[in-house]
Amino acid sequence: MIRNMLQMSNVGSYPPVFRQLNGEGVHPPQQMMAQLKKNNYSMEDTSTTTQEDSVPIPMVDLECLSLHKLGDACKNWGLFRLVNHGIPSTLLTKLQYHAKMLFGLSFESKQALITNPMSYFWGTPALTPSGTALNPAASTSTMNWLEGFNVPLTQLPHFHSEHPMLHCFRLLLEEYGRHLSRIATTLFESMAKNLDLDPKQSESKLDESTAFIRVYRYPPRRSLAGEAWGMIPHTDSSVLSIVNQDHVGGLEIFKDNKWHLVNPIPNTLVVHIGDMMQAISDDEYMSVKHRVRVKKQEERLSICYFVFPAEESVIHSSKYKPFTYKDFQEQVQKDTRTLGYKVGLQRFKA
Ligand SMILES: O=C(O)CCC(=O)C(=O)O
Ligand SMILES: [Fe+2]
Repeated sequence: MIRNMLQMSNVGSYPPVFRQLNGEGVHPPQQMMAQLKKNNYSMEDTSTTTQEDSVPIPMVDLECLSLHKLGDACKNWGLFRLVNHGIPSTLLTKLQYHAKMLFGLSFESKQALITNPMSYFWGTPALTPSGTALNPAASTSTMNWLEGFNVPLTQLPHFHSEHPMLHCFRLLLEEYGRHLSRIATTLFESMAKNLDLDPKQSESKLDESTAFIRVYRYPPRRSLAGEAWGMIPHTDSSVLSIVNQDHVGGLEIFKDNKWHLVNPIPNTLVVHIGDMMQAISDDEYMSVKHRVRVKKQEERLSICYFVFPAEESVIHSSKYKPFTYKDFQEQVQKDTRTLGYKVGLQRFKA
């Protein structure tokens, strides 16, 4: 109750378009459904997900890593929960707290404060490499109900702000980034071992300098009936994505023709296999389709880490034509601009 009241008074911090849509009784969900149907997402998106749909998602322990368990999760799920990851719970709590405070600033302050090399965006997670919204004119029908900060980790030391909250946030993100880099490297090396990849070849397939963090807030969507997507169904383009979600929940994965909730568990990260890892593994591992549902009453926060192959490193496999991450990213940007959605690995089928 108190939390909801606080969020009510927080309304000036949301991007104006969300305030209008929450208040005006416009019904984009129907329009969004039509758009999704056009994008071949119709079958899944007519379904609803309840708490009971939640399935026992595999758990991987980073302290005593079982290659067998890890391989199983990557093959059959494309996703797993990670425990004993070595990130102090105080760091996770502080990051969530600071992110919440920053998102709570007025919309105008966020626009003014979150600047190069970081960026502030809303309505879409599709950004250009420099971090600006790829399709800023996107209509309400394709809008993702989110706002976010994009943080390229290698450039973070160049971010200076007089604002004490931002200064502190930067330091926390740097510390968090070091942990995530360690975790992603350990996981990738074990996956490469599992897949029997040539160490010389696989070296450039995970390039820490490409990593970025997205800090998201999914505002509550109060006045609208029907489905509302914080993020529409998609697969990640990354090698690995690592999600740290708050207690609110809303992340869902598509498995066995059904959507399943990925319930939040404190101090546990969620690791996704991305498109690049699927191609590197010659389709042995699955890039899992997922989406984020928004709540009517509560906003949700998540802090997500993404890492990619070196831009020019060529991915060879029996399933796809040789391509680099650069080729892939350019194609995704082109498809998003022209079609309004990402086609993904299909474009590179051998
Ligand atoms: O917020 C989340 O939990 C997931 C975000 C996500 O899927 C993405 O950024 O690709
Ligand atoms: Fe994603």
